[in-house]
Amino acid sequence: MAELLKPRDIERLTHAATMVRDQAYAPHSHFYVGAALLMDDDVIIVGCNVENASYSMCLCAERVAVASAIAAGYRNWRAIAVASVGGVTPCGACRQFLMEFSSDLPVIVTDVIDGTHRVLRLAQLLPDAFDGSRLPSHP
Ligand SMILES: O=c1ccn([C@H]2C[C@H](O)[C@@H](CO)O2)c(=O)[nH]1
Ligand SMILES: [Zn+2]
Repeated sequence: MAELLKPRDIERLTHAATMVRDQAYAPHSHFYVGAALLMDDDVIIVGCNVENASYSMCLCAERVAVASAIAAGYRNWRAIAVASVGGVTPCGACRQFLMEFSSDLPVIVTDVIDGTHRVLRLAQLLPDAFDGSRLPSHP
């Protein structure tokens, strides 16, 4: 993931994450999150959190975006943006889910209140990660 993210990429991605946040289904927590993935071909795929009365079934925005990207035929993306009040970083489960596809993805977290963002790295958020290379069947 040596490729540099251009300011324009960051702007497009944070905008998409902020827009899709409006679609979040979060009647239980009232914590609305949007996520957006930037593909190698510059297409953006989005996701929002989807909650359930059975709380443990709640889906985070990041994992919805990844599942949507996979369903659209993508395997590689250049960055993810996550938009929320306070600019939270992805939860542990989402860090692991993202690690399946890219070990050092740029993670842009944006605070929808003041519009500021931070650019982090997945390897920084999930150091010493477990991945498929540890499995005996790995090529
Ligand atoms: O990075 C995060 C953190 C939380 N949530 C969602 C899960 C749940 O619906 C709500 C409260 O945890 O926010 C996300 O989608 N992404
Ligand atoms: Zn999560």
